[in-house]
Amino acid sequence: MPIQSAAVVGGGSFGTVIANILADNGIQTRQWMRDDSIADAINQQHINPRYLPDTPLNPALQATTDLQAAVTNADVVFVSVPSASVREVAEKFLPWLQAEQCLVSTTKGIEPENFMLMSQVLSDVCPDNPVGVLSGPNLAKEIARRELAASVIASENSDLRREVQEALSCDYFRVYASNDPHGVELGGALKNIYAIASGFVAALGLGENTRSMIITRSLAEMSRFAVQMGANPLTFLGLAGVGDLFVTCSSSLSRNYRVGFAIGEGKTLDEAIESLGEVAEGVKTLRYVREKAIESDIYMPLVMGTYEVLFNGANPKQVAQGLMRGEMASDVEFALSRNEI
Ligand SMILES: NC(=O)c1ccc[n+]([C@@H]2O[C@H](COP(=O)([O-])OP(=O)(O)OC[C@H]3O[C@@H](n4cnc5c(N)ncnc54)[C@H](O)[C@@H]3O)[C@@H](O)[C@H]2O)c1
Ligand SMILES: O=P(O)(O)OC[C@H](O)CO
Repeated sequence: MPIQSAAVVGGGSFGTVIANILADNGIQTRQWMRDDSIADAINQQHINPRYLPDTPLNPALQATTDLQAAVTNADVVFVSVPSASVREVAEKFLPWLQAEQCLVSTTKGIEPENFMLMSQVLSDVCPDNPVGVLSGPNLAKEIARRELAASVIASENSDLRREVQEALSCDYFRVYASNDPHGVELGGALKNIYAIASGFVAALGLGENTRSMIITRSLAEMSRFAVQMGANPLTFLGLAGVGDLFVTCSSSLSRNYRVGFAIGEGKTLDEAIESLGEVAEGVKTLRYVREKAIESDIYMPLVMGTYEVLFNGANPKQVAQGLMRGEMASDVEFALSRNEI
């Protein structure tokens, strides 16, 4: 059955662009947020003044601060709050959920207890509901300007995949399907770490060869980690892998890249976060992934070096230089394994 009604949980920039696409596609859409004044502005002026002040929104989009009203009877609920709040919000809406309602996470982060991805948190809280993940190279501000973009809906449930593809596809947004939610979700979470590292590199004025090396070796490192976590390495060739890594490591619209850039310019981590004024998920993800890599003995020199810069005040240029003298390595480990070189 095509999706006829949707809820978007979260009033930030990505939640708003997703809600607006759904409303543009004629789907009855309710967006839940905590802030009354933003909900009023969306309903009356059709604008989200805090997160997307320059984007006129579809007048049919209804904003509400009543979570029950938002999720009740919605065919699909998109969850678009920062990772630290996903469990809390899902526990709040659980009492109003029916088993046939689909849940789709757009959140790119990790819950540290048990190292859970957001779709796993949703399944943990709402075990009776089909769950999917939407992830890809999706800078919200570009999508808000209707610049052409694509994303991936990943789920083991083929009905959910097809219905979400139909609900979100439009002239400027194209949605591809994947049956590897774990890989797609890890791609979205892990790339934030490397966007921070790319921000340092840009601020230090290092060259294009350096940038290409960092992005490509980041892909090698994140796919090595993801495969150890049970993901399909081929997923990293797609939009949710190399696609999202490339955009987030290249654009000053990325919050994670901006945090890295500010640190490369000499700001402390606290100063960089304060000047950003929004959540850069990669800062926390870096801590959790480093711990997991140590615990599981996974070789992740870029994660270790980025951690030293962010949390131990190491000099980014010296760290980058030190990485050049790492152990002799294979270019593509899925072709030549690390112990065969
Ligand atoms: N912005 C992007 O370009 C983009 C693109 C793709 C995916 N994402 C991912 O989507 C998620 C949301 O991103 P965003 O850009 O919309 O974030 P944002 O920081 O712009 O907004 C998050 C929203 O969640 C709300 N929120 C925070 N804690 C909450 C809580 N406990 N209860 C209820 N609401 C709460 C905030 O008030 C805000 O309205 C992130 O994980 C991000 O990685 C973002
Ligand atoms: O602004 P960032 O760094 O959270 O990145 C936004 C999106 O994840 C890009 O796909």
